Amino acid sequence: MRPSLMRSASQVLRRRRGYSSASGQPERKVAILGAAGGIGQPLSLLMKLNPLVSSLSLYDIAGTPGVAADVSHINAPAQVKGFMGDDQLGEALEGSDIVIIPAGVPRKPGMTRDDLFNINAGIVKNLCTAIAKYCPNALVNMISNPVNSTVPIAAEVFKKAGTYDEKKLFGVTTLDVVRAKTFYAGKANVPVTDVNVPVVGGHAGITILPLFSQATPATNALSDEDIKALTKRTQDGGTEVVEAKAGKGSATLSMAYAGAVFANACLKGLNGVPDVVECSFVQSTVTELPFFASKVKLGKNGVEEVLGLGQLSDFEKEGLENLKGELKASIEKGIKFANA
Ligand SMILES: NC(=O)c1ccc[n+]([C@@H]2O[C@H](COP(=O)([O-])OP(=O)(O)OC[C@H]3O[C@@H](n4cnc5c(N)ncnc54)[C@H](O)[C@@H]3O)[C@@H](O)[C@H]2O)c1
Ligand SMILES: O=C(O)C[C@H](O)C(=O)O
Repeated sequence: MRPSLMRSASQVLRRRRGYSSASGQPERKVAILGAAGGIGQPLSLLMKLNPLVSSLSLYDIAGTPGVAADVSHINAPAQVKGFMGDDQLGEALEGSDIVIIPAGVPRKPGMTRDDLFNINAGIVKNLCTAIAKYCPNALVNMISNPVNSTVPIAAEVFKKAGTYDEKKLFGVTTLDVVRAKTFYAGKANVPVTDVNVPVVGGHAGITILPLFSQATPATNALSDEDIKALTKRTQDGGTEVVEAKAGKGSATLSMAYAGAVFANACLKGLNGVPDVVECSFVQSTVTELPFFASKVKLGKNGVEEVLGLGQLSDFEKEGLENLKGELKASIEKGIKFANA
């Protein structure tokens, strides 16, 4: 066979198997729910730029035609489509490999994440009901707060629909890791791009537990007081941004970055790249709590392995015990809401 014919035959075969002819990567559809929001817009931009995405579906209750038209002009491979309103939610979701959810209201100064529960719990419940119907096999990356409750809500919705797979539901806690890395690098005076810090627990106040004793590159330049201050700053990172924005919302740009990092890790796992590890709030047996954030190995079906906590310092052991009450209550609140 002539080389050009051989090439086109293999291209047809790859396309039939769901492979993109141009890149040799599997075709991957990513849907963003809440795509016209403060996080949604920069996240849409970053996912359009991700070469692992072949189809990008942008859904919101308003504003998505403009966001989709804008992002679609970028000369990157992903095909972009905008969807608006309930009527178009099914089409937005159908065939998705990953659904990222930054839909819902953000905090204003003086509010806790739990103060968002009354509005966001209902939004998440409705969106997850649609996910169960239109793309039950998708990985779900939950960004909407309070994550400590919205993830259990999603799990209950999926259980009721008979589609729950604990390997496919993730609370996105990557922003805590991003912050811990940045703050540690600044204090330890090491290159920020070299830094790794696991952050475990949940995603609100003291439930956010950075494990600086496991940070790399290791340093002995930090005192116990430095570690305490770094821990507090990581736990209060969201509030720091909420106060600086003075009523105009919470972290959007750093969150879009963090969401894109986590979605990219999920895509790599789906595509069979080995040893992809990120922290995430998932169904867990690492502690006695049913959901817990820790390092997670990502694979072709989502969670391949939930990794343990490793060696903790006395300060971290104390932090772990202190967070359990609040995290348990937030998880139970979500479960109760979903079953009401
Ligand atoms: N997990 C994290 O680390 C993290 C970080 C930052 C923010 N957040 C949370 O993300 C959420 C969004 O924050 P934001 O700053 O983008 O808010 P935003 O108000 O700017 O945007 C939210 C978007 O959600 C849309 N929306 C509302 N109801 C919807 C529905 N039923 N279906 C689809 N879209 C809907 C709105 O139209 C809006 O465009 C908040 O709950 C915030 O607390 C989480
Ligand atoms: O702090 C918030 O309300 C938003 C988000 O959870 C964050 O950590 O920035």
